[in-house]
Amino acid sequence: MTANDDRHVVAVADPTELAKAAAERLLARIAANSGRVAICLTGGSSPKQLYQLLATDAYRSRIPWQRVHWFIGDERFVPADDPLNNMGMARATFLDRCAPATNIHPIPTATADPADPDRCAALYEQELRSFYGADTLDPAHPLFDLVLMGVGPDGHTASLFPGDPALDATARWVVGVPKANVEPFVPRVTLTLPTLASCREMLFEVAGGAKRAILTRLFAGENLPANRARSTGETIWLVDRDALPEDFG
Ligand SMILES: O=C(O)[C@H](O)[C@@H](O)[C@H](O)[C@H](O)COP(=O)(O)O
Repeated sequence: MTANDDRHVVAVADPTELAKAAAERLLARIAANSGRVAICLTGGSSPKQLYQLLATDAYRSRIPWQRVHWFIGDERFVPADDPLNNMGMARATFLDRCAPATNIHPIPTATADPADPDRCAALYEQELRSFYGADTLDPAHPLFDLVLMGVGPDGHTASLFPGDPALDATARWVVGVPKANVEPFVPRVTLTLPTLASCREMLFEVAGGAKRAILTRLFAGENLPANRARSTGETIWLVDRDALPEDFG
């Protein structure tokens, strides 16, 4: 890492250790806030093991479920029970068994019009604003305690894709993504960079040899969406041995 790089990379052995490290960080963020906690989850395969861990007795018993609220960083216009539904995956893996239903805040893509993703985005933006209690994000009072993130092979994160205008949205908290250069593509909704940044900690989870090439580009400083996602607090990259670039150090 260069000296002016404010992200912190934590290397772990494998996906099992990565999930444990992420779970401990999540618990620490909850413990650091004695009031209402807000956590923004992510989709993709990377967080699945963490979500499974949170549902086990050992972790479940350590979470004060009544005061933790769960949001999602991006969503696809697919039915709630589709495996590609990000909040659907989190619900099936742990939330529906552990969290009060009123503490789960899905982006309502399953019931919205895919031809108008911005309309659905505006609904979620309104939900976030009323949860936060203000229309302007104050760096002294982050929206989220923790934001989980993944990275795609093209350097996208959440549903912020290279070259997409959503990357430059500053006034909006949430935007529609009507198309992007990924196959197969379904319309999506994503939180914008300033909204994701409004957190005490942003935690990327990256595992597996297939991620090494994109991590090499990202850690070299290439201008890609995942490099533009930075927390106003801490930005941590949890990376397993197989994903870690060879010359990292
Ligand atoms: O809905 C999604 O798919 C995501 O929010 C997306 O940004 C994901 O985090 C990356 O594509 C990494 O996906 P994997 O974890 O499956 O590699």
